[in-house]
Amino acid sequence: MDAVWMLPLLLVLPLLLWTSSTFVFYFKKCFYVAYMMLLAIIAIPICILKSGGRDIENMRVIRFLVSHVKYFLGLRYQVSGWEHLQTDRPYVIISNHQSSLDVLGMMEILPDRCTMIAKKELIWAGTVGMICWLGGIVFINRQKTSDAKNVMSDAAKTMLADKIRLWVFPEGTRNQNGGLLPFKKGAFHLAIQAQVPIIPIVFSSYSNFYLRKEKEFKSGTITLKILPKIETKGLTADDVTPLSEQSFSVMRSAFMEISSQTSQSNGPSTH
Ligand SMILES: CCCCCC/C=C\CCCCCCCCCC(=O)SCCNC(=O)CCNC(=O)[C@H](O)C(C)(C)COP(=O)(O)OP(=O)(O)OC[C@H]1O[C@@H](n2cnc3c(N)ncnc32)[C@H](O)[C@@H]1OP(=O)(O)O
Ligand SMILES: CCCCCCCC/C=C\CCCCCCCC(=O)OC[C@@H](O)COP(=O)(O)O
Repeated sequence: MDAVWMLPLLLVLPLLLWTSSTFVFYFKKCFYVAYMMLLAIIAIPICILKSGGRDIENMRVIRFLVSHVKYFLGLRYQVSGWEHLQTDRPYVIISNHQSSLDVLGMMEILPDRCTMIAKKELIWAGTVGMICWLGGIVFINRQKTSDAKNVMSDAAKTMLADKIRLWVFPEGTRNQNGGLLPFKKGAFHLAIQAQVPIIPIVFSSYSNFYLRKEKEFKSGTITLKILPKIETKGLTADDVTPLSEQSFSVMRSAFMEISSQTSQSNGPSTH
């Protein structure tokens, strides 16, 4: 008798859970972390067999394996400004940083021989940490500024010789409060020390599909705008502040422009 009553409940419960936006939020987040960990397990032996260890060429394997994850999460990317990446030279990419989901957008447009600057804690993120190390990610200790500066100066010295491009988040941390946090200086010292251009890239706001506080994670389209390069040839350490201000200003305008467009094309946000 009891079992008969349980049957409709068992059928309705998954439906209720599926329609609950909080459930979808946690489900998608857990899926994302677990699936990236799994992809990393697949990527680790491929990278070791192909390159024998830590090598920036491993980023091709990572980019390929990550490129379909967006479909599972209902995310799409609209990219403009591809032409600004079409150069053989090394450069420093700077972009805004809203969430760990940024990795999906990065892998959508990642140029060849491009790796990232990341906080050193990431190396302890299980198989994901291991794949970051294999992909040549440069780890910095944000608590020890002098160490971080030394690591970035070393990177500036090898960028040209090894034809390496570096992706830096100049805000220095994740930020989802609308707009951009004030920029840290490391990315600009790096570009000036290496005498390579800066290419700013802006991700539109995630606030119309991903809200951490409200526990919402809907489908959405993200606009990625690749901006024209900013040259640093002939600049010195004295030019870091104006260079950082110029970059901040072009990125903030682009962020405002594409974030309002994206939220319009996705329909009115509920928040
Ligand atoms: C296949 C399956 C795969 C599965 C999953 C894996 C998928 C993909 C793998 C890839 C994933 C990678 C994702 C990577 C994302 C990681 C994101 C992050 O970790 S963001 C956080 C770390 N990044 C940063 O912090 C970078 C930005 N920060 C800086 O650049 C900072 O400036 C600093 C950390 C270097 C220093 O910090 P701080 O002291 O707080 O900052 P400032 O005020 O900017 O600097 C103090 C003074 O020092 C001067 N300065 C700074 N840098 C330099 C330098 N290089 N050389 C000389 N001087 C420097 C600066 O000018 C300041 O002095 P002042 O007199 O005030 O001007
Ligand atoms: C056994 C260890 C378990 C660890 C679990 C964590 C694993 C994460 C797994 C999958 C997510 C894939 C994306 C990984 C890249 C995330 C990079 C990132 O966004 O780091 C945050 C950092 O930029 C800023 O951090 P703070 O906001 O300053 O703090």
